Amino acid sequence: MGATDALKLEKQRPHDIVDVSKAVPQMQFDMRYFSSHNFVGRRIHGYEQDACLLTEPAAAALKKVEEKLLPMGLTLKAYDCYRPQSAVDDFVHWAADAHAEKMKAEFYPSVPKDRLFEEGYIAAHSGHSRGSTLDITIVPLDSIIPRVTEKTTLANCAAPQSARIPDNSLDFGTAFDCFGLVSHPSYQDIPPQAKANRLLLQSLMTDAGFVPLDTEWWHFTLKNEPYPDTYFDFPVTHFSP
Ligand SMILES: C[C@@H](N)C(=O)N[C@H](C)C(=O)O
Ligand SMILES: [Zn+2]
Repeated sequence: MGATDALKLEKQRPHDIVDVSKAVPQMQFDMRYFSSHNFVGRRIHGYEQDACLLTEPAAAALKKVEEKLLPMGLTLKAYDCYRPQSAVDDFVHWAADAHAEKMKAEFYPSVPKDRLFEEGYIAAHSGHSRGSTLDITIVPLDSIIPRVTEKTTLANCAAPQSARIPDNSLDFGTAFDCFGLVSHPSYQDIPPQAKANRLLLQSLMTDAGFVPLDTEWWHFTLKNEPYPDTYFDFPVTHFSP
């Protein structure tokens, strides 16, 4: 049985998908699956451009979060937004190849690759494909996203912030997509400032109507998502309304 069997799969982009860069102007975008700086180590299928696409109600909820962050000199940064089912299938195929471990030292240093799905760090049917889920952090307003190339030396994502690959994110105790217990929002053995940052992100996001995930501090799904049963498979591209 394939990963997409028994799903309500829709290949057309629905009318209420928006480009979040237009809906939430001061937000930043560091679209990791369009780049090679991710746990696979190359661009993921289905990401044709560096766009962050979400349903209109999810983008409107983010705008509410943004309105609270801007007066604090902070803004949101997305790492992933809508994720096509073909990208999820790419993750599934990557996971089946035990030798493809190029990025282990950075992204899953303490979890065996064959446990990543079972332990809840990657989903074969992801909320991201329903268009109202995103991976997000908080960054200082007007800060610059550091350039990371394939030549950058890998560093453990759970190391203290100064020893990780540079990111303009506030410290949340780990880098993005750091698969392991330390990324669980409830994990206590992280610096006090990182704990405070997790609380800030989670309270702003839940107040705006998002539901957190218990295995990843960066992952949130809009509670009243408009497509709770539909998994989309149109490519990620910028588009004009
Ligand atoms: C892969 C990671 N960024 C993520 O989003 N994980 C959840 C569990 C998902 O794949 O839906
Ligand atoms: Zn996610």
